Amino acid sequence: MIPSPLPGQPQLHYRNQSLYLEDCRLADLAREHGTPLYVYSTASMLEALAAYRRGFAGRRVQICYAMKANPSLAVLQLFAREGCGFDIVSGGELARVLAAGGDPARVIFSGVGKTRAEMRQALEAGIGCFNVESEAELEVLSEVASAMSLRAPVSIRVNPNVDARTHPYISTGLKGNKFGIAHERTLATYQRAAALPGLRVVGIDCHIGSQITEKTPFLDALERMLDLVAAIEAAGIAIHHIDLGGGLGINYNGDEPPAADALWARLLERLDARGYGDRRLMIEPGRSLVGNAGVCLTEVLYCKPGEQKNFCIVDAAMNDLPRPAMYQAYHAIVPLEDRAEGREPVVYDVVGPVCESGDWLGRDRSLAVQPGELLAVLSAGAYCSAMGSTYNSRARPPEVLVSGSAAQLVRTRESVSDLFRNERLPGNNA
Ligand SMILES: Cc1ncc(COP(=O)(O)O)c(C=O)c1O
Ligand SMILES: N[C@@H](CCCC[NH3+])C(=O)O
Repeated sequence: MIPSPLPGQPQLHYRNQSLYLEDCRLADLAREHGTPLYVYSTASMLEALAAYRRGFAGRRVQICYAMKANPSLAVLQLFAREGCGFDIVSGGELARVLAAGGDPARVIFSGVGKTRAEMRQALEAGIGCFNVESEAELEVLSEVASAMSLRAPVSIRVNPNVDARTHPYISTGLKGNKFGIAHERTLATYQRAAALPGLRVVGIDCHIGSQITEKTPFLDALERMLDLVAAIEAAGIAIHHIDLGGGLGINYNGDEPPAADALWARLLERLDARGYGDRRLMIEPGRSLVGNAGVCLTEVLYCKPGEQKNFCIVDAAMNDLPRPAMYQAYHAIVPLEDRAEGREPVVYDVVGPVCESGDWLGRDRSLAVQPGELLAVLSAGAYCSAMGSTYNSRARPPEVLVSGSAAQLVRTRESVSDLFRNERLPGNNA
């Protein structure tokens, strides 16, 4: 028997030895829509949001969902209806927020490489704030806004040089990272921003990394940010909001990140102690809102014994769920039907059909499965479908959103003909 509920995913449990997300039997969804298939739980996302809100009770806080984690229109619509804003990093993301009914005034635009066209698009939409990441970007934004007879609302993203103690590819607040403006250059950059005709300073911002499982890096970043706010305001520039970014981790494999409400209770204590308790706050959580709300369902195609390794070959691959291949990330993998009794488990590498040895979803997993049976890759709500590609000309999987016993197909399966959509054979331009 597999323990239930499963770690990190409160809405996922076995009932009569069959895996359910909320009240939906996942094997039924896999049969109806085929595999690979992503399934997301509404209750799980709402509960994650509620945990933040409990932590912020009575404070002025704008939660801006970092939509890069999961840009499904259905997920965006859910957060928009809950009154959330959005942290975006491209014009494409802005278009998706607007299509999902999000409020542009609650959009903040991060990213080191905003183009002039993206700046214009965001100014036309009337977004809430640009989180500016370099002095050069500041000059360009002022120029673009002035040409539109506007003043762009800006925060400077500070690189506080704090170690988030996470995977090096997803640490963003260290001196060696490309993000933000060095702590030491911040005051001078604010003075320049205040002098530029096309800008209006509204806040200050930082984001130190992702999948952070300790409170200390957040606390260290907060102290540095408050030191800067004091220095900037002493120079006569008002900071209306403090944005502390996202980055709170989730439980993939026994990780024990602080709960959102406990983390924020601690951060608010420090804000109060330093006299900034009534300042408007912004946060940009991504993974912690959606990561444990999703699973990716896949069918076992073949079991292939080997001399050194046994392979369980499934129909999902690195193009569908790239985190293991990219970061050696761990995602739990469990059967949709718990049939282990009477079967001898085998230790497998769970791999996909893509022609790369890096195409694996799990290593050394003990499973009692046979071809034709179904597996669920857990904690697949964040940075999984979002980072998917069509590598090996594989069509993108569909997505289903469940709520109680209701299940809705919110992204249809891409057909193989979709893969030709934007291509022409040269000389055949008619
Ligand atoms: C600027 C910015 N804000 C927010 C996030 C969201 O991070 P997470 O998904 O770890 O909460 C990211 C991604 O790391 C980011 O780059
Ligand atoms: N893609 C990363 C997170 C990146 C965060 C974006 N700045 C992951 O899957 O863990």
